[in-house]
Amino acid sequence: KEKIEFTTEQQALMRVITDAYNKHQIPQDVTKKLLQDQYSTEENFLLLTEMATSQVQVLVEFTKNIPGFLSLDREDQIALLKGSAVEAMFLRSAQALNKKMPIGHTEVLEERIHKSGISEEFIKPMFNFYKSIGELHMVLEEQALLTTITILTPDRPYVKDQPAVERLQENVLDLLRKMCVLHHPQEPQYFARLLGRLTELRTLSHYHAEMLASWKVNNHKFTPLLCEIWDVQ
Ligand SMILES: O=C1N(Cc2ccc(-c3nnn[nH]3)cc2)c2ccc(Br)cc2C12CCN(S(=O)(=O)c1cccs1)CC2
Repeated sequence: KEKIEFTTEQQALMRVITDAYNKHQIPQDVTKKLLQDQYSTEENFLLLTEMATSQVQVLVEFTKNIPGFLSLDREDQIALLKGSAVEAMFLRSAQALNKKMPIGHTEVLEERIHKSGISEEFIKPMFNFYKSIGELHMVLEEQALLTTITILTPDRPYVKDQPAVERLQENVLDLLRKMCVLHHPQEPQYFARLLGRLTELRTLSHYHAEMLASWKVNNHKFTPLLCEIWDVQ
């Protein structure tokens, strides 16, 4: 049985990232609205838009707490945020929807997504991802680290100093690998399975880009923040 040792730096990194992940959550009033009475397709879409806007705000605040992020080149900070916004939002949303909720809440939320005008071709991979995240039973630290790894992806478009991002991401990958051995000692492949989800996230973000184009055509309105981060004109 491998003895897992964390360096002092790794313990500090784990604490900062987990605290930040816990601190920045979607306000209850926004999620509560999703649970209220029946809405039309348009109203559901608007609610999901409101949620997504909240998710982006939470993402920006969380990212600012990632050790080393604010020391990166400012334009690279923007490139990392824009490049990871959709993936981080889907990861965060899947993790949130997999949380234990009062009886019937999860079904109501799932129904809302089904009845929001999102086309079936996108709904299917989205729900597959959501269920595959649920099956992993990630502990909170793993969720926070995986979200951080998504944000610190060096090969996003327009990132100039990729080695600087790689160095930050490598520290978090090392930490996640150890956390996986610690929390899932019976599953030596668990760490690899987590990283496999990141590949699925990239596919989802390609679907999302296509959906944006079709939503634009159907004249769906987005908030200024979403237009900014999703490059919607
Ligand atoms: O809204 C979603 N939800 C519901 C949701 C999201 C967050 C929380 C939550 N609670 N606490 N913290 N977060 C709860 C439920 C959800 C759940 C799982 C996956 Br996979 C994905 C999603 C989306 C993400 C955004 N898209 S979107 O396509 O970008 C789009 C934008 C505008 C209109 S449609 C829709 C699906």
